[in-house]
Amino acid sequence: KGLLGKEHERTPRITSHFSQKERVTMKEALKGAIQIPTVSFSSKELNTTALTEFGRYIRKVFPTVFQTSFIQHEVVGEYSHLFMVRGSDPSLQPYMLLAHIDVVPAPDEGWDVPPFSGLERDGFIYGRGTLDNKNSLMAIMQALELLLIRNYIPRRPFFIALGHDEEVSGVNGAQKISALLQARGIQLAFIVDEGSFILDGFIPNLKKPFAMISVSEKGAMNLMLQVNMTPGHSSAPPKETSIGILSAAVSRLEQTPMPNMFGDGPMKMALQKLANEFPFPANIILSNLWLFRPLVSRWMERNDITNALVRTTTALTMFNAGVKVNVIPPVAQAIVNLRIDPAQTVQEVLKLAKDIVADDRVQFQVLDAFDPLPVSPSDYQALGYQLLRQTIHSVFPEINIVVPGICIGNTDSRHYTNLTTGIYRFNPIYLQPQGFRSIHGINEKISVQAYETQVKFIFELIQNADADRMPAPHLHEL
Ligand SMILES: CCCCCCCC/C=C\CCCCCCCC(=O)N[C@@H](CCCCN)C(=O)O
Ligand SMILES: [Zn+2]
Ligand SMILES: [Zn+2]
Repeated sequence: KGLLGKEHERTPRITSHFSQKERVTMKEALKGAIQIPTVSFSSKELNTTALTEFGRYIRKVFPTVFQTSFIQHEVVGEYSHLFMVRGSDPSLQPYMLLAHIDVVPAPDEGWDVPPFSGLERDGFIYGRGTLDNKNSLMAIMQALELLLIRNYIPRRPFFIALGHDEEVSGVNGAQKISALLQARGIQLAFIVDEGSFILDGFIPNLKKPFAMISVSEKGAMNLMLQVNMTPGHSSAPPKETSIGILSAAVSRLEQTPMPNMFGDGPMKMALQKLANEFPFPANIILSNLWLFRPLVSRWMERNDITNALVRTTTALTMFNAGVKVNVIPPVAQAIVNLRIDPAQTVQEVLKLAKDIVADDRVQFQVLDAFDPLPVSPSDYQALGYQLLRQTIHSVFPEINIVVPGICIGNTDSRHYTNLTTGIYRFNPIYLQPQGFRSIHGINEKISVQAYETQVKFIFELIQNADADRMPAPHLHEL
């Protein structure tokens, strides 16, 4: 039965116009969220005090969401939050909006303002989490709060899942929410999570920004390499020490890139869709990938970000060895963080890594790993993709190119493949390379205007999901 017996009844569309007072309230609410240091240091070290405080905070700033009779709220895994918005037409398949509460650590060094101050400077709100990912969390909740205040009753049911440990795996947040929904027999039409943006200035010669919706994400593997040697006095060292052997091994890994996999996946489709935006001769080259594929795959290797889109990347992230200045070290350990291209698997990459190192004295241990995520559909029947595309065109009328792509990082959405085949990673925000570097880096910030637009985007998306028909194709794309 629908809400209050009002099955299929609908509320009229509400324009996304926010009063001056509402605009101030929404930016202050974001600042307050940034000020709560919900840092995940490791899977065993979360700031649980801050996570508890965050739970209290969202109750305070989004009272209508918590008081609405057709919204059910529950806490999962102690600090994650799941909201079920029942919707007036239960025959429609629900969807889910995701965001995460936790952030990576942010020492003060290098920041123009303290990273947990949420200070506003020159129209920007600064702080850890302003792009990753309290902006999404607060925008989703804020848009729903504003819709409810305007008496909007969503027609299509939906869930909001706010994970508390995305930055360290999502096993206690997203994974538990996913298991809970599966146990309840829920299947979702689609999921929207973080992971890509409106990209501006990432590709040389491409002046126009374009929206990239990530339809897959790379796999990952943390690989520990270890060398054991007999310890001894440093005054009569052996020819090779554990440190020397391990250094040579990890250096070989760093110096030998994994194969370039640019081929038939989402990135090929993305470049073909972008072809006409490039000046001559790049437009011709990109329109004829059957001929110029080798050339384009080499061109993609030329900067770190586009390189990450065409191959498994190898990052040496930790190195430990030595116990004293005059002791030959008994053991040396390094950790290599690999991000696995959608065209490869964990097993293939592990074999490649062993072949590159080619030294039996080096032991390998896979600490954790998972394969790349399946590619979600982006055709005209793909509801989630088309709703995002439609909403991008209406909220950002200047953007006429929307392309499917891959996410080079990992997101909580990977825990939900049991509930849907339509997983879309997109943040409705302009991102330049400098902004990209601030994610997990210094001076992470969002403009007040960009945040308001993100709220507007969700406000529109929820209403678009309630429409009768599939979104019509955009003129540019016909
Ligand atoms: C031709 C197109 C050019 C495209 C340029 C792509 C630019 C990439 C833009 C944005 C990517 C941002 C990725 C943000 C999501 C990352 C989320 C994150 O940090 N996840 C962590 C999870 C850690 C989980 C513990 N194992 C991570 O990936 O490390
Ligand atoms: Zn994130
Ligand atoms: Zn992150």
